[in-house]
Amino acid sequence: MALASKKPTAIMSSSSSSLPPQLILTQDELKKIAAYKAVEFVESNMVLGLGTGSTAKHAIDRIGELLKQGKLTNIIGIPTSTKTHEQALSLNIPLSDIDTHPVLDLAIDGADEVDPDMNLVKGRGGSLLREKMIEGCCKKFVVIVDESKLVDYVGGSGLALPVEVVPFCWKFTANKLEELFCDAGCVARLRINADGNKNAPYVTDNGNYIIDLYFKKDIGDLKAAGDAMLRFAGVVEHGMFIDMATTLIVASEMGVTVRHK
Ligand SMILES: O=C[C@H](O)[C@H](O)[C@H](O)COP(=O)(O)O
Repeated sequence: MALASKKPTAIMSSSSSSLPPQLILTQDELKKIAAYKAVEFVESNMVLGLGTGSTAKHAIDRIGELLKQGKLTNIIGIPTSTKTHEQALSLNIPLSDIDTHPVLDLAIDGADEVDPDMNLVKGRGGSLLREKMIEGCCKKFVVIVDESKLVDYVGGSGLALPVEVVPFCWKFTANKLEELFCDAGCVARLRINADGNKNAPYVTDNGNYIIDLYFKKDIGDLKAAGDAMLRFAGVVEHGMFIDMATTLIVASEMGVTVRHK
């Protein structure tokens, strides 16, 4: 892929609040602060997309707590993974799906990378397909991160861009992806099961594999890159969430920042 210029940042408004300066917070505490801030956007009677990962988990815990306390009522949650489904069930959050509720009021989810235009990389926890299906149906999509997730460009963390692929001839698909991004020095690796079996591929909730793409350079035009990947029949979905986030909440030692598109 050739490099191309990025569109101008489309941040319309932002606000921030400070934390006491003497506190030294862990990354998980920062995730929790961002998550709790996001739950302030949740109102009774909403249909909510429930994200996946260690940051979203805090938001779901908080929603469960507010439901239990009667401070939120008549919430319907739509989980983006089997793990989130289990967590929400354990908290007695009423659940549904996008067959029944094709339009959601709000979704809250974490991200692996956030670029200056609020484009995201997601899926390092393996849940990108359901997340993209559900978060694409939301009127508002609130992304919650600690500041370590902010990057200058997608791939800028040096960590993986995950791509969900069908298991059939995954090597063929991985080779095609490497060729596609050869100008960016792409290396494609099959994700191996993190649960212990060193030789078994990681299998998604949808029965697919994940190919992790590592880049040495900026891949440029994200939309063109995403469209090119989706033209390979073996690719199910990629982990770039382009122009989907409507609100970004970032927690850092300096405080919490809320930016709206
Ligand atoms: O597949 C995982 C999801 O996309 C997560 O939302 C993403 O990996 C961020 O996870 P965490 O909040 O644990 O950093």
